[in-house]
Formats: sequence, C-alpha cells, structure tokens
Amino acid sequence: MKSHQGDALLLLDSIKQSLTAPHSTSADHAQILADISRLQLAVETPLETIYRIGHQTWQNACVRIALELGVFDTLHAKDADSVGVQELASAPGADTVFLVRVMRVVVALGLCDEAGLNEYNANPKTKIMTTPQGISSFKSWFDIFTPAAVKLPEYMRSQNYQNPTQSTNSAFVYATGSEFWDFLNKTPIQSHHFNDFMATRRQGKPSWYDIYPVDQELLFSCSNAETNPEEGRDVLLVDVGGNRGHDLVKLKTKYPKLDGRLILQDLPDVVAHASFDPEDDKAIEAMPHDFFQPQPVRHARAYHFRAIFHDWPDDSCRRILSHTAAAMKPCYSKLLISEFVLPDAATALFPATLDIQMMGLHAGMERSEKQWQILLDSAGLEIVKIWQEVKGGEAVIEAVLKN
Ligand SMILES: C[S@@+](CC[C@H](N)C(=O)[O-])C[C@H]1O[C@@H](n2cnc3c(N)ncnc32)[C@H](O)[C@@H]1O
Repeated sequence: MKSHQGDALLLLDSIKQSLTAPHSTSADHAQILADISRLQLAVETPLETIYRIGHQTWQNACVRIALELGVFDTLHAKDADSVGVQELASAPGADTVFLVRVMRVVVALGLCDEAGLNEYNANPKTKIMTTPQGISSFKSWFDIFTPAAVKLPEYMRSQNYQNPTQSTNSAFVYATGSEFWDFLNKTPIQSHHFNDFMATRRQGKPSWYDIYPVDQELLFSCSNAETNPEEGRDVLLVDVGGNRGHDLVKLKTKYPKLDGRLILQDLPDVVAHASFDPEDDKAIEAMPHDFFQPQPVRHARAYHFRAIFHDWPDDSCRRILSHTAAAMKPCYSKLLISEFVLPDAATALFPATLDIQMMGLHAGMERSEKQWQILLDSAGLEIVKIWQEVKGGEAVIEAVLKN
C-alpha cells in the first residue's frame, strides 16, 4: 500500500508540474491524461478498478438513452438555468422515476451537473452531446459498433482464438450477418450517423495536413511537374476512401491557392452525398471508385488514405496498395497514409482499443512501424518518413515506389 501511495504522490507532482508549465504541446497533453489514469489506478483498490471497468457498458447505455430523450439539448438550451426532471421528461413522454435513475449516472459521468433535488444544469461537457460530433459518434459507437463488441468473446471462442484475417469473417459479421460496409449500405440511417461521425470526429484535433507540410512536400514539386496532356491539369491529390470529402474541403480552406486537381474517391452512395457542391467548387472532383479495382487516376502527385488500411486485414490492404502502386509515377507520386503507428510497448489505451474495434468490425488492425514496413514492402512500396507529433499516436506515413 505504501509504495502505491508513493507512486500516487510522484504522479501528482508530475501532473501539477505539467498543468502549470507555461507552454504545452499535444504530447504534453497526452502525457497528463496518461498520468491521471495511472494516478487513479495507483489510488483505487483492485476491486474498485474492476468495478469501474465492468460498469462501463451500463453507463454508456444511460448516455445513449439521455441522448435519445433530448436531455443534452434541453439542458444546453437553458444555458445556466437549471431544468427539473419533469421538464426533461415531458417532451419525450418519459417516466420521471426512470429518468432520475438515468440522470444519476449521466451526472456522475460528468456530462451535466446536479443543481438541486432532481434538477440539472449544463456544464462545459454538455454542449458536445448536442453537436453532430457528439451525437454521431455516440450513435455510431453504441448502435453500430457495440453489438459486435458484445459478441466478440463468443465469436473468438468459435474461432479457437485465431487472429481474424478475413473481412468476411469478423465479429461484426457474426453479430449482424453482414460485412460492415454492406450493412451501412443497407441501413441508410446508420450510414448517415457513421458518415457524420467520419466528417466530425476530428474537429479540434490536428489533421494530416497540419502534421505533413503540404506546401513544402507536395505543392512546389507539383507546379514544376510536366502537365499530363490527357487530363489537362495535373492531379495534386486523390483522397481514396475520402468519405464525403470533409478532409479535402478543409485542405482547400487551409491552402486556398492549391495548384492541381483534388479528387475525392469513395463508394457511389457515399460520394453521392459529398459535402461540397461540385458545381460551386470546381477544385474538388467527386469520383465513385471501389479501391479493390485498378486506380483510374494515374500519376497523381499524391494518393492519400486516411483510416482506410486499419479497416482491412493485410491481404485486402495489399490489393488496395498494389492498385495504387500501379498508378504511381516513379520518382514523382507519393503515397500518404494517415493512421496510427503503434509503439512496440506501452501503447496508449485509445489506439489499443481502436485496434480491437477494427478487429471486431472488419478483421482489420492498427499497425506498428514494422508491420507497416512489411505491408508496404510487399506491395512494392517503401517508407520515406513517418511524420508524427506524439510517439505512438496518429501519423502521416509517406511512402514511394521502391527503386
Ligand atoms: C473509416 S472511413 C474513413 C473515411 C475518411 N478517409 C476519413 O478518415 O474520415 C472508411 C471509408 O472507406 C470507404 N470504403 C469502404 N469500402 C470501400 C471501397 N471498396 N472502395 C472505396 N471506398 C470504400 C467508406 O465508405 C468510408 O468512407
């Protein structure tokens, strides 16, 4: 017990120092959060630890119910004024006894505050649960992903605990009878939540072009390149599996004078709902394309994939990469992959969990530097540089055709 106390006091000192430091980076922020988790582990008993972990499913269910009942919207609309349970329950027609029980959990989780007996008010965390970012992420996690998580132990038992390597055989398929992308295609409401989740999930976080110096690494060389006579103007970047184009729109906002075409590729139903109007913004072109087919855009300056390869097992990745490599121009085209590069040890909880999520949803995986290197090498590509702000965090992997 004594040594735990010692650990806790050391961690507390380190947290204090970090919080009072004059400047802090993303890496410092990640370190403070890691220290806080370690501090909690150092203070709580083993029994408290397993109770905290074991109750998370029920807590998430309460947040999902509160979201459905419009609790966060009502509290946020009232700003600093408190709202009684009668008012919270009246519009959706919920039972007040039931709602009080759910609200105890929501308050304890910190998503709003208690203002008195059965009275609540918004706090700084409440607002995010009223935005597309909070709503779409929670609906995706709970409604689309959780059924596969609940079935994961049973599924893995049925597979004799062999690492899943085929997207047609995942916990998601076991739980729903469909592969993830087919399921979304068949359920427009879930597809809508998932695509909103993709578009909003990175708000407030650096994007790939904040980590990778686009102006130095892509633009200068692109304007100096020969123009492709067949296509009229060089393609600067193809965002493969770019969803509804949110990333390209933000890239264009950051670099309004981009020289070269920007092309969004994704499945037909997804690009049909692109987040830009192709008539208004001629700079971005939407192109339905299945990345398991040959890449139709040849000799682009860059092919960018964000959060694509972690959705697939190695064999599928190799097929996508081989089509990309076949379209790349030697000594000119770059492959940019925005994903986690896992450390060899001490992986943070978020990427470690994301890896399991990818396994459960798609038989996919997060990869370490070595695993990326082997995968790219097997498709005729080599890593030039890994651009990364936080060790073990999200990175931009820059690769080219092997000599
Ligand atoms: C995890 S999302 C990432 C979206 C986007 N790159 C981002 O990071 O926000 C994966 C994307 O791959 C797309 N996708 C899935 N299968 C595909 C296929 N066979 N061909 C092209 N795109 C596909 C999905 O529609 C989805 O937009």
